[in-house]
Amino acid sequence: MQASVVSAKDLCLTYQTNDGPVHALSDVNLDVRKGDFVSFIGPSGCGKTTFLRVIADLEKKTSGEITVNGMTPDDARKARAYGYVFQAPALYPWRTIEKNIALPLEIMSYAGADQKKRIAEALDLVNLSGFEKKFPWQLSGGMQQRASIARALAFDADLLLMDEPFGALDEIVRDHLNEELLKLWARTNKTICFVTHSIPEAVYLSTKIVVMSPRPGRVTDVIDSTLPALRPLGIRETPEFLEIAHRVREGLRAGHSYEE
Ligand SMILES: Nc1ncnc2c1ncn2[C@@H]1O[C@H](COP(=O)(O)OP(=O)(O)OP(=O)(O)O)[C@@H](O)[C@H]1O
Repeated sequence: MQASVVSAKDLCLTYQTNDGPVHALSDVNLDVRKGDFVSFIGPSGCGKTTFLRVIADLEKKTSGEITVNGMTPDDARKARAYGYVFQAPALYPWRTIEKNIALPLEIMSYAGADQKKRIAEALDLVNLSGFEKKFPWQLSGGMQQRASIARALAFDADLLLMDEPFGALDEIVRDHLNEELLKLWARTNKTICFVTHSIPEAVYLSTKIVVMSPRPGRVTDVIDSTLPALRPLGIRETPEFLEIAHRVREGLRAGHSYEE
């Protein structure tokens, strides 16, 4: 049995707002194991981003338990346990691609030569070698998102938190990046927590799919994928794929209330 990377037990988070409490996470129980690719899927407001932010120590739980690599989120953050990829690439326009990737390494005081080596390796992993001197605005949206993935990979954390990284891209680019991400995951053996709104994306990428539902934000189904590790895009036409997609859709439908 692989070690637990993220473990949540009866995890709750309530935001206090002027309109009263918002129950963003309610009794979430989940175990993410080393090497898992876990997707979080559910309608807007079901707490997907909040869950990633609790793992990253950007939000504090209200009650329950959460550990990251066996530590509190606070200790895990200090130990640089994760890389975070945001919805938008969030690159600094006045810095070149290599300088953007260098930023967390500068903050962590890596030596110059080590920075260079890590930047080259990260760019190679996302197939962007040769673009180090370009500015973000000289790259396409897909390439910018790959650069932001390289930035999250550069300090070699075992855990990658990705919040809808491909949501703003067209379908062809997204398909390509999905394939690339799977290859990268297989090569690096990282653990990935990935937020998405897309059923095909969740089923194609994941070893485990977490279906969530809003008001209060909760987990309604956890599906262990039966698909093989090697997944050409054509796998999306197979009966096994469609069966898992059907279960996700049913889970989403069950959690959705049309009265609200
Ligand atoms: N800082 C905050 N203060 C108050 N309420 C918040 C805050 N952040 C999120 N919420 C509320 O908590 C709930 C969960 O939000 P969250 O962003 O985690 O959902 P999500 O599933 O990621 O949604 P989306 O798919 O739209 O990104 C929502 O009702 C949201 O309005």
